[in-house]
Amino acid sequence: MRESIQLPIIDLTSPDPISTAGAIRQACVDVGFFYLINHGVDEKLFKEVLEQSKNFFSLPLEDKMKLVRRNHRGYTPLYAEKLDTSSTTQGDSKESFYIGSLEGKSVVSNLNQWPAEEVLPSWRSTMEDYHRRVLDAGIRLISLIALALDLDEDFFHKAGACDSPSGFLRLLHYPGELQLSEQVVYGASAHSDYGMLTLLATDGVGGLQVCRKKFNRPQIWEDVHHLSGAFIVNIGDMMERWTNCLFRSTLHRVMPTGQERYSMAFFLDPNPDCMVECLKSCCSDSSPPRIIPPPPQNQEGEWRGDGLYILKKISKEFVGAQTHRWIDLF
Ligand SMILES: O=C(O)CCC(=O)C(=O)O
Ligand SMILES: [Fe+2]
Repeated sequence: MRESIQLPIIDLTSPDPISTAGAIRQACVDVGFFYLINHGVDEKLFKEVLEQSKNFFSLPLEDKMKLVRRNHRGYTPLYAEKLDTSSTTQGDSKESFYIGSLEGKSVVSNLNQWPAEEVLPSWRSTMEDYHRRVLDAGIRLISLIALALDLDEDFFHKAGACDSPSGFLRLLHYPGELQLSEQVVYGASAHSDYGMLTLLATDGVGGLQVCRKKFNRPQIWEDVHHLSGAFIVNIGDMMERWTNCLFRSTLHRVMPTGQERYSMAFFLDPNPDCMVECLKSCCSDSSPPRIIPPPPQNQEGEWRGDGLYILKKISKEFVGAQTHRWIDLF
């Protein structure tokens, strides 16, 4: 039988922020994943989003293709994307719809990549409502993460991260039946998320797995169970770099189970102008910054004079695409 992982449960309304921060630290150092409960996004809204997501993915392909992804918003068809770019397998067996926020303003903006109101009534308002509420939960969580890093509670707020942050909501649909293929097919192939934090909600169908030791061979994959009403939160690459690899951005994937599956991933990133540098509480003489900036010709990265910290001005275009250009030293 496959191993499954017991993730810690973090209560966002805990009356004891210090011990909660300690539990978050432990979770982020050990595995980079935890459950988040009492996050303020109610069950009714969650069910509505799930229902509306099913409605969208049930539309004829030609209607969905009218909203095909532009500027990181909109629809991506089945097999069109492969999260593990090193793998030789075919594209991932999932379709998705991206809903973004607008730079410089805390509002949802999908650059007119919305299904028509007469086709899917109140679709847009449901998604906007969900987007705002998950963003709010994520921002509250960031204060606890600051405490977990031995920083002031408002550290990330003062650093400008929470002032008009970027929030990308990605609706995902994994079909139960797969195209016949000789190759292994993944729902979502192995990857780590690029940004600061991800808040994931699923319909309860399994398939999500994590690999804690990405360099070990064979890789060991452990199932992540659904916890009703909880978000599954994970650390992304940017936060891993910010914390000098203290917090882990863990490899994960979705395996097909033969059952249809829906999920909603919310990728939370700092304001695009926020400077991301190795946190002082995460480096010392004996533990210097482990990530070097992108090559000098890449205008988006820069050395700081003392050569100690890693600087990165996040692209306004798309935070994620940029962070992958960092060079890992580990
Ligand atoms: O659908 C899921 O459970 C995970 C999706 C995911 O990891 C992603 O989109 O980055
Ligand atoms: Fe992911």
